[in-house]
Amino acid sequence: MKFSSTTIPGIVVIEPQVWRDERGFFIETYNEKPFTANGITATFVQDNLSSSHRGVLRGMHAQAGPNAQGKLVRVLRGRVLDVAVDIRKASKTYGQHFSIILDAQEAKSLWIPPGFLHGFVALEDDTLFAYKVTGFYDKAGEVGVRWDDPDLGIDWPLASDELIISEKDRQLPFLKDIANPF
Ligand SMILES: Cc1cn([C@H]2C[C@H](O)[C@@H](COP(=O)(O)OP(=O)(O)O[C@H]3O[C@@H](C)C(=O)[C@@H](O)[C@H]3O)O2)c(=O)[nH]c1=O
Repeated sequence: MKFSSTTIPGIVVIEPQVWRDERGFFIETYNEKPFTANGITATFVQDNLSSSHRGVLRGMHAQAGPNAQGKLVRVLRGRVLDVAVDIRKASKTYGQHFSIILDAQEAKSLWIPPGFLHGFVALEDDTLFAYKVTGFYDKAGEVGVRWDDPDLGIDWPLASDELIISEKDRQLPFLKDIANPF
């Protein structure tokens, strides 16, 4: 496993070692030892999976409070642009975001600690997005910000008329209007 830091302290890209043979391939998707050795001392309590058509945009979401979530995200099928926005009030990179293409071929994963908004847009049909989280689902701790908030300045790769967004996500507020718990 190769761990690479990014422009935003705390966000880490993880590339697996891929073992290929005549049957296909094998990778470790999570191993506590190298994660801990690379400063990610997370305890995961829930695994999630979503399936999305091309153009589905989910975000921008965080979970705060007693069940605050760090997320280890990956794509099992298809391709996404994945985005994490730093909303840690004391952070030097507050308001900045990191984005990366995640796909099933490269099999990279992204570690997003608590204190970040997270979202992605599916770039292919039947995209399977899998993630481990460090806190149980807790509706009361949900924090959300609009995907097109100009203060986030995210350059989404699809035109807005191609996007499929839940009614809940369409109603989200701007970052400047939320009571930021981080
Ligand atoms: C996130 C979640 C949702 N649900 C339920 C609630 C709801 O009825 C249904 C769909 O939920 P949502 O619309 O919130 O799903 P979705 O928009 O896919 O939410 C996810 O978006 C990405 C970007 C993230 O980062 C995740 O943490 C999560 O917030 O699933 C759970 O039962 N457990 C969970 O952990």
